[in-house]
Amino acid sequence: MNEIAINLNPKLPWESIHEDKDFVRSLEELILPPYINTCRWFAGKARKQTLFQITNILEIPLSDSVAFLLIVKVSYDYGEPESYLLPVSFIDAASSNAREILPKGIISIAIINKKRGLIVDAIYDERFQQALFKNLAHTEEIFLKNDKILFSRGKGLSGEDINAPISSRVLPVDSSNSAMVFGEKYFMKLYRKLFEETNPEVDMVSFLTENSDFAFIPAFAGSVVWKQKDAPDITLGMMQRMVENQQDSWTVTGTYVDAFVESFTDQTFAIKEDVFQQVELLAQRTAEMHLALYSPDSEEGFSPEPFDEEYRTFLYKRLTDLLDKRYNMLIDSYTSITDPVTQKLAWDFMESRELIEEFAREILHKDIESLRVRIHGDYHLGQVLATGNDYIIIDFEGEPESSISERKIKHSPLKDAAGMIRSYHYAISSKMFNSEETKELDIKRVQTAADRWYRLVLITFMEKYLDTFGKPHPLFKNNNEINFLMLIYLLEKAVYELGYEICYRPDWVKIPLKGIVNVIREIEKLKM
Ligand SMILES: Nc1ncnc2c1ncn2[C@@H]1O[C@H](COP(=O)(O)OP(=O)(O)O)[C@@H](O)[C@H]1O
Ligand SMILES: O=P(O)(O)O[C@H]1O[C@H](CO)[C@@H](O[C@H]2O[C@H](CO)[C@@H](O)[C@H](O)[C@H]2O)[C@H](O)[C@H]1O
Repeated sequence: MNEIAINLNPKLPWESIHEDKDFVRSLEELILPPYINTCRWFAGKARKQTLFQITNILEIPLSDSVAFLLIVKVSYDYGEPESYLLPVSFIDAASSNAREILPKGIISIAIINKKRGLIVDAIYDERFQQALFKNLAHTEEIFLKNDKILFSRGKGLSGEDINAPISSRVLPVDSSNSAMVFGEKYFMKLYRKLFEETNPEVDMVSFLTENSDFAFIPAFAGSVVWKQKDAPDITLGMMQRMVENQQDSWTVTGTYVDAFVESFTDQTFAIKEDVFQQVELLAQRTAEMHLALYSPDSEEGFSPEPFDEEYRTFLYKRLTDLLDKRYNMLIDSYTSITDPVTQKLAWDFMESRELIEEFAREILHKDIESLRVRIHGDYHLGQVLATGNDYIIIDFEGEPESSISERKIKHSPLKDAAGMIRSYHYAISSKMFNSEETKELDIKRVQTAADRWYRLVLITFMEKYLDTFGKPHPLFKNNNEINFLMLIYLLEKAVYELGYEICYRPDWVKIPLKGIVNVIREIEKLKM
């Protein structure tokens, strides 16, 4: 926390503080750089930051004061600048509110207009939470000098909650955005890294809620959009129904795999019937989500499209760019790989470069009549909440590494299916290779058992997934196209993951490498 002597004009109350240039400069130069670097949602920590600039200050009235939405532009020594949303409010140190603010929400202690208090991240200030909910419930518009903030209510907000008092709190989950919970009934996400254009998550969730009867996402309850006069809209937040979940599916699958590992160490290959039922249920919900997104009569943003030249070129370029980057990363980190199994997999990948590139080129001219639609885009077990007897799909923001326009590109829904298949591969591999129980066992036997588990789950998922569409369906022309596209998307995902693991979890590098080698073996079979 910063304690600084802020040189303020004492005549200015907090409500007019944005007009005080010295104060704004103090924030930009002294207070925000160290504070923002402590925040989990700030993605620029690893790069050298050259400038913090408050580009906009948007005022939100509170019951007894105001909060300001600061738009903070961060520039780096390389790469594009990024804009972040930081809402701030001032709390009198003597008030009971001040004692409830978590240390990570305190930006600075300050004396403003002779009053000592805290400048806080306003998501921790109950007055701000309440203002957000009320504005949204009443579809308010806040008019600013040139712009406005538009609060829209979605179908998911019940009429009975519009005027009734509602409790509010910050959800204690640290991730790339921030979340607040209202009345234990609504989940509101405040986006931190801002993008010009409507956030794809709002597009997707509102489309599914308003235009389909797919019930396995939390219903859309509203959005907060900053509408600028001569610039694109920027989504600041979104509210959905709150899901009472026990765990996410990554955790649930982990418990199944634990039981499997235990049986394996007793020389038994045992998968409970329940596991297959759960995999089938998730496959069915995934297919139902894609059926809801297949909407031939809808507006352009959601109508199906063919595998045209533009998309083929995009897909080919993305895959080959990723391959180039990952080969370079692997060469740079090769000497640090000491595990012989990982080394062997890395060699297989390096030696197969030509084969992979030749296979990737097929994207450009192979006959593909299957269609493309909007998809989840970052689909893995961690994005599915388990409610006990069913699944709810969340986090439609798309792939973290992609730009917003890339995230809105339509793909074959098999890209999501491949994401989930990769996730099952991770689930079995991470336990089989990293658990105490299997440490002393013959690695080849462990690998064979992991492969068998994976293949059974893959077949179970894919059969149920495709069956749910009924045949024929315009999204999948024939088995030949399904098999080709699955291999392309599995390859793309595993190659992406290789970079993620080299950077974040070097011990897990062998998992995506094995995923890549599995695809290589399939390509070889096709050539035989
Ligand atoms: N509608 C919801 N109801 C209850 N919890 C939710 C809901 N949506 C997300 N969560 C919880 O919040 C966490 C972060 O949500 P997510 O959408 O993944 O946010 P981020 O964009 O920050 O990654 C999830 O892992 C989940 O635990
Ligand atoms: O959920 P995020 O959007 O932050 O995705 C990133 O982190 C994921 C890990 O949390 C990573 O997912 C990979 O590991 C998962 C297990 O931890 C596994 O289930 C996924 O299949 C695998 O891709 C994701 O790749 C990365 O973008």
